[in-house]
Amino acid sequence: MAPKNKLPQPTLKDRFAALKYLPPFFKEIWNTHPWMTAGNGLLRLVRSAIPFGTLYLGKLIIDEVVRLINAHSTDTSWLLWLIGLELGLAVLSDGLNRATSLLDALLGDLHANRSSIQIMEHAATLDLAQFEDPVFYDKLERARQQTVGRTALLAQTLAQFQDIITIGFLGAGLVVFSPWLILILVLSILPAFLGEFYFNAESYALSYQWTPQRRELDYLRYVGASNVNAKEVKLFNLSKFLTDRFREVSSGYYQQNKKLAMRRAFWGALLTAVGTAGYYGAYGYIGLETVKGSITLGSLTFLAGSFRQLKSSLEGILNRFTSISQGALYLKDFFNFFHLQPEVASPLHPRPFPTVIQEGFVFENVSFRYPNASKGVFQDLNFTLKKGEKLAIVGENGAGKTTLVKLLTRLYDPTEGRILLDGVDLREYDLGELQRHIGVIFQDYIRLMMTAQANIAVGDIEHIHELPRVQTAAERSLAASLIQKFPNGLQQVLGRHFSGGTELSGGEWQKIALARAYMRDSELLILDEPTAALDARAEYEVFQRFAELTRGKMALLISHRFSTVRMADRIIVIENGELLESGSHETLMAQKGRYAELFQLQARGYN
Ligand SMILES: Nc1ncnc2c1ncn2[C@@H]1O[C@H](COP(=O)(O)OP(=O)(O)OP(=O)(O)O)[C@@H](O)[C@H]1O
Repeated sequence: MAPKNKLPQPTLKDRFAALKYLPPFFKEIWNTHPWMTAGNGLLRLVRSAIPFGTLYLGKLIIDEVVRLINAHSTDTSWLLWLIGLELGLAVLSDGLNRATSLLDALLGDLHANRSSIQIMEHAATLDLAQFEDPVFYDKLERARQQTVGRTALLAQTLAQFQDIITIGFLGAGLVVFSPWLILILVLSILPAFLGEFYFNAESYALSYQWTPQRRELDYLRYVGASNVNAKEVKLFNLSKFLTDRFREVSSGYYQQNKKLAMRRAFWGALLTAVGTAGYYGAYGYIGLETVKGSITLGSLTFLAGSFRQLKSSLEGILNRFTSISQGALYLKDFFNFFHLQPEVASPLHPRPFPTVIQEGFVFENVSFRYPNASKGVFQDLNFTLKKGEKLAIVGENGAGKTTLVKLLTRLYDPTEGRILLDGVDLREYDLGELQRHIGVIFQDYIRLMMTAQANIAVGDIEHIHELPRVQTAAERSLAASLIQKFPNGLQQVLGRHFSGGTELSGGEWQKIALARAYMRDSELLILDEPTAALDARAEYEVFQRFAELTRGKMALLISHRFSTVRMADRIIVIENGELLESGSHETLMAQKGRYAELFQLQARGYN
C-alpha cells in the first residue's frame, strides 16, 4: 500500500538550497551551549592534524630503520624517540576522539531538549484550527523527528569540517609528490558519491511521503497498548483488528524501504569498487616508483598511507555531504514549522480590556464554517449574553453549541459577522487577556495524569502553589470530599498512567474539572456539559453552589440535561445553524415550541 499522491522528489537544486539552513542550525547549536561548541571545534581542529602527523612519523621510522640496517648501526636512540612520539600521538588521538564524542553527545542531548521545548512553545501559539488539520500534524511530526535526527547531523557536520582540514594536510603532502594522483583519486570516488547522493534523496522522499502512515502507526501503537483503551481493546477484542492494520501499513513501508535499501546496497558496492580500483592503481604506481628507486621505502609507506587516508577522508566527506544535505532538507521542515503563524492573533494595538464588563457579549450576524468543511455551522446568528446573565444553550448533537464557545473564546474567528464585548469587536482586544477573563470547562476537558492539585490548578496554572486557593476551589466544586479520601490528599497522582496513581470515576473527574472553574475569578464562566457524569444529588448540589458563587457574573451553560438547563435565566435553542427560540424556561414551555417538545420528551423518558 503506497501513499496515493506521490510527492515531488527533492531536486539537486532543492538539496543545495537546503544547505542554507546549516548556518541558522549552527547558530542554534552555539546558542545551546557556546563553550561546549567552541571546545568541540577546537578539539576537532587539533584532531584533524593527527593523521598527517602519524603518517609522517611512520615514514621517518621506516627510513630510520632502513638507514640503521644499511649502516649496520646499533644507535637506535632516534628511532626509539620517533616510536615514542608516535605512541604519544596515538594516545592523544584516542583522548581527543573520546572528548569530541562526549561533547557531541552532550551538545546533542542539550540541543534535542532545547528544540523539543521550542516546538512545544511554538505549537502553543498556533491556532486550534491548525491542530485540527492533518497536514499540520504531518509538519509537527517532521519537526519532532528532527529533535533526535539533528544530533547526528551535528556530529556529521563537525566531522566534515575536521575531515576537510585533514585532507588539506594530506593533500599538501601528496601534491608535492604527484598532483595528478589526487585527480585520479577524486575521479575514482566520484561515482560512489553520486550514487549516495541519489539514494539519499530517494530515502528522504520516501520518508516524507510516508509521514501520514508513520503517524498512523504511532496512533495504532498507542491505541493498542495504552491503559486508557485497554478495557475496550480487550472486551471488543480489538487487538487483532489493530495489529492487522499495523501489519498492513508497516509492511507497506517496509517493502518500499527494502526495495530502496537493496538498490542502494547493489549500486553502492559497484560504485565503491570503482573507487577501490582507482586507489590500487595509484598504489601500484607508487610501488613501481619505489622499486625504480625514485622514492624511499619510508616515502612509499607515507604516500600509500596518505593515499588510503585521503581516499577514506574524501569518501567520508562526499558521502557525508549527501547525508548532511539530506539532514538540511529535514532542517527545512524544522524551520518551516517555526514559520507557521497563527491567524487568530492579537491586534498590534489592542484595546484595553474592560476592568468590569458593562454590557456583555453580542453575536452580530455571525456565520461560521470550519476550514475545509463543506457546510457552515451557523448562518447569520444574533443573540446577546448580558452582564450578570446565566444563559443556557440547547440544541441537538452537532447543532454547534461547542462551536459557539470556541467563537466566544476566539479559538476560532467568525467567517462572517462579529462578536462584540461592550460594543467592541473581540478581535480588537488582546487575545491572551480575553481568554484570561473567561473560565471554560469543556466537555472533553483535559485529564492530567498528575497530582489532584495540578489538575485543579489547570483553571489558573500560575497559582498552582497557592494551596488555599486550590482547596477553596475544590470545596466549591464538591471535589474536596473526594480529595480527603486520597492517601496523599491534594498530592495524590490521578489516573493509572504513573505508579501510585489513582483512577477516578467519570463523575469524580468531573468534580475535579469543575473545581478549575473556581480557580479563576472570571466574569464569564462557560460550562460545556458540566454535569453529564454527575449523579442527581451531586448535580443539584453543584448548581446550588454555582448559583451562589456566580451571582452577578455571566455564565453560559451547555447541557442536554434539562434539569441543568432550567436553572438558567434565559435559554436559547439552536437548530440548523439558526436561533430558533429564546426565553426563560417558563416562557419557552408556554410557547410549546421545540424546547417544550424536547423537555417533555426527556421528562417522559424518566417516567
Ligand atoms: N474541528 C472541526 N472541523 C470541522 N467540523 C467540525 C469541527 N468540530 C466540529 N465540527 C462540526 O461542526 C458541527 C457542530 O459541532 P459542535 O461540536 O459545535 O456541536 P455540539 O452542538 O456541541 O454537539 P454535541 O451536542 O454533540 O456536543 C458538527 O457538525 C461537527 O461535525
